[in-house]
Amino acid sequence: MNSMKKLFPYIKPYTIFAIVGPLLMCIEVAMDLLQPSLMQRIIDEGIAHQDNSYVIQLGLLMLLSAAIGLLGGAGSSIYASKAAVHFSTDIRRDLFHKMERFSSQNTDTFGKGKLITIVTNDIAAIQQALIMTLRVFVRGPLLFVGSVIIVWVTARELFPILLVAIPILIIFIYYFSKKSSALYSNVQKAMDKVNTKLQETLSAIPLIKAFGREDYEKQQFKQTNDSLTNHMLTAEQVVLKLMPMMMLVVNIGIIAGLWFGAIKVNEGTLQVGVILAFINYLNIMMNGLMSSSNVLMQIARAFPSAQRIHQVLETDIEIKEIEHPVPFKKIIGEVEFRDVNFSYSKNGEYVLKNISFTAKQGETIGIIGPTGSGKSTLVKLIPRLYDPDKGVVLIDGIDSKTYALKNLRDSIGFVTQKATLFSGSIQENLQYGKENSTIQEMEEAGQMAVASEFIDRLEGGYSHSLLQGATNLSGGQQQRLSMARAFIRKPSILILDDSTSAIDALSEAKVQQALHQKFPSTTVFIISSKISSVKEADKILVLEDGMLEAIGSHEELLVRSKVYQDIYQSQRAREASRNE
Ligand SMILES: Nc1ncnc2c1ncn2[C@@H]1O[C@H](COP(=O)(O)OP(=O)(O)OP(=O)(O)O)[C@@H](O)[C@H]1O
Repeated sequence: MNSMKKLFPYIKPYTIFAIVGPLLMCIEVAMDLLQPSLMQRIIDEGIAHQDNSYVIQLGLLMLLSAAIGLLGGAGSSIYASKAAVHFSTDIRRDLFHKMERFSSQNTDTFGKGKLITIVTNDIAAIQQALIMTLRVFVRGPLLFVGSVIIVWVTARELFPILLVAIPILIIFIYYFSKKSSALYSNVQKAMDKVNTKLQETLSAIPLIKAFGREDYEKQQFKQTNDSLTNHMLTAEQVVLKLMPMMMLVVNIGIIAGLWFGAIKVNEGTLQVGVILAFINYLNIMMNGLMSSSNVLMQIARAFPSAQRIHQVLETDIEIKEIEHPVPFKKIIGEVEFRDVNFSYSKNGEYVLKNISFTAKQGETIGIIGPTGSGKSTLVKLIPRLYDPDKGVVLIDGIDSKTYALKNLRDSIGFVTQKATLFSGSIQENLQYGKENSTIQEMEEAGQMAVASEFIDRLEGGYSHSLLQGATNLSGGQQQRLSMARAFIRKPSILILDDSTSAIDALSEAKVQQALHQKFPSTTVFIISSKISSVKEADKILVLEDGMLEAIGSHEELLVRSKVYQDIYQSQRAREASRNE
């Protein structure tokens, strides 16, 4: 309930729709309730006294009330859906904004599949619950209460039947609503799993084919899908059982009404029309209760959804901006790590241990070390994708946390290990690095990244469209383009995380030369597994098991660092065998 309440502010801008919708519904309900009374009068007064003009008059009144009810119902649907659709659109927008600010750790905690289910299914569930609440939740109780009052006033002799039927109906509804809430929560969890599996499979189709694992994946998907089917069936069946059970109670009520009614008619204390009206009102009442119970169930179903949505909206973003950052300043690019320790799991298992080094403005820092030694993690601390658990990262002599995140990140160009490009034109992808960059700037960056040669050959050049995941480019082309996207920012700090792994040695040398010439004052971090990529760096950090094993120039490390010597020897041996 609490999570549902927390979402209430989202309805505020649409209060008018949320008020007009139910008000119009009241008109429809009033007209619905009028009908059996009119019918009773037609039978007991018009037909019984053979007064044709009275019958026609009331018949026309019935038609008119039906038409007014129709208008009320249609208007109510329009306003209720407007309120609910805008309400969910705003929540979806805020969810997206929040997720966009998530740290990698935040995303890992939820899982991408669950996040997708939240933005799609869960939002749909609360939207549906709101529409139903605004329409049916007014209609149901009003029809119910209206019928009870009218039966009390017009057919009091039959009222005891309601006293027995109503509590039974209410117990059924309470029990089923409660049960369905728990069952739909299981449906959502199963849906998360389907989405996660789907996402994983879609991004790995070439791999699945290459390994011939289609059948295995089919089997895996079947398991996940079957589990969803089972949970859905269980939940739906529980809900569907309610209707016949309620019908049974109402039918028994009708039989009782006919039985007692017939006795009273024989005694001359009741008119036939009253029995008919009673049966009608009993049906209306059941419809009222039934639709209220549907809404209750929809709301019950929306509870877990609201909770999950609320959970995302309330998630504490791991990387926080300090309240009073230093005034916006141009960062020149001096980077210092002082006794930095970092752990992903936060259980004391450090991935980086006591890392200390300084990179002066304009220096090139190579980072090398065995796989999993912490190279990528180290550079991710510079733009504050993660914060150290102990120690401090200083940029231009001050703690990186004291900068406004935008100030800090705008000064950094980051080329990630896995080139990530967006669907859209090459131009749009480059402008992702620098908004409104000119074609000349794009060409310059393209040349630096040795990307222009392939871009110029593409149809449309910089306007050439990339498919999702840039699958219409080769791995090397993707890497060049993501480098150009970082270069176009003319950053003070440039991070190249193994970004030349799919690029030939000659092109890599060209990139490094261009960096020297065009970005002499940029501090460059180059992570690579190849000695040749870091050899020329001013300083090379050698990482081993999260620790800084050694630091120095290529020549110094060949003498001082055991790890560096091993890497060097193994690469030389490989080269020699290749040349044989
Ligand atoms: N998001 C994450 N959550 C938990 N652990 C992680 C995460 N990313 C990396 N790790 C762990 O941190 C350690 C260091 O990983 P990192 O990616 O920094 O190594 P690396 O030296 O860059 O490796 P490689 O050369 O293979 O890219 C590894 O043991 C890895 O399993």
